[in-house]
Amino acid sequence: AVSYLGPAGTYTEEAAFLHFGQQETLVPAATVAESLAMLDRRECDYAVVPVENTIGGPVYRYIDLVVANKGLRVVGELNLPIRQTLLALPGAALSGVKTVMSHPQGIAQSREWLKKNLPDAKLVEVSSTAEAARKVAEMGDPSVAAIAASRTAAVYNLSILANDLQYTNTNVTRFWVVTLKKQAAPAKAKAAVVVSGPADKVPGLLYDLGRKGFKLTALHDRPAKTRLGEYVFVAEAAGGSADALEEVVAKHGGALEIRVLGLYETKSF
Ligand SMILES: O=C(O)C(=O)C[C@]1(C(=O)O)C=C[C@@H](O)C=C1
Repeated sequence: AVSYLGPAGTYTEEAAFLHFGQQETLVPAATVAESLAMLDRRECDYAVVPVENTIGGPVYRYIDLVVANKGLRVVGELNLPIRQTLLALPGAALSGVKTVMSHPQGIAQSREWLKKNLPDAKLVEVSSTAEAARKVAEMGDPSVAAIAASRTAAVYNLSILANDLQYTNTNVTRFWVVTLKKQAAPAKAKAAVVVSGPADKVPGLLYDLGRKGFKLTALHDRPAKTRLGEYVFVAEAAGGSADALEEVVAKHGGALEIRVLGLYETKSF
C-alpha cells in the first residue's frame, strides 16, 4: 500500500496513482508526517511526498521530514504539471467569495491571480488542497472557496469558478516516492545525498560529483542546528552511476558526513 497526503483529491494522490497505477492501494493520511509514520508502523510500503514547486519553491517542511528518518530511501521521482482552479458550492459567484482556503503551496502559486481577482479575500492555509475542498463542501457557505485541482470538484460536489490560477503555465510540482524497504537501484540514475558539515567542504564534493558524470540539479541547505556555518545540505544530481557515487562519497566521507538518500529514475508528465 502507498500513503499520501489526503484526503482524496490531492495532487499527491494523483502523483501516487501515476506512479503505481492500480497495482497498489492508496491510503490517505492527514499530514505528510502521518503518511511517513504509516511506513514506520509498516501499514504502508511506500509514501509519496511533494518536495518542490516551480513557484512556491522547495517544501522544506517535507524535505526535512524525509531527511530526519534515516531509514528512508528515495526510490522514484515524478514531475507533475499543476493547474489550480477555484472551487466553490454549486451556484456560488466569484463576486461573493470572501474566504479562500488551500495548502500553502496552492496559495503561493495563485498569489498574483488572487491579488487581481479577489484582493480582499481572507486567505486560510489548510493541510492540503483537497482538505480545503472538503471543508468548503462541509461548511455549505457560498462565500468560501478552495484552490485545488479541477478533478477535485467532482470528489466533493463543487463547481469550478475559475481556471488556471497558477502564476505560470509551466507550474510543476516534484514528488519523491520513499520507502523503508531495501530496493535495487537503477544502473544510471538521479542521486540525492544528505551532506552534513562545514559549508567550505561542499564545493570539492560537488566538483567531484560533476567530474564523475553527475550533473547537479538542486542544492538545498538546511540548518544543522549545531553552529553557524554548518549545514545539512541535500544535493541532487543526475546522470551518474552507483559505482561513481560510491567512489565520490568515499573520497569526501572524511571531511563531511555523507548519506546517500537514493538513486532513482525521474518521470515527467
Ligand atoms: O495539497 C495538495 O494537493 C498536495 O498534494 C500538496 C501540494 C504541495 O505540497 O506542494 C502538492 C502539489 C501542489 O503544489 C500543491 C500542494
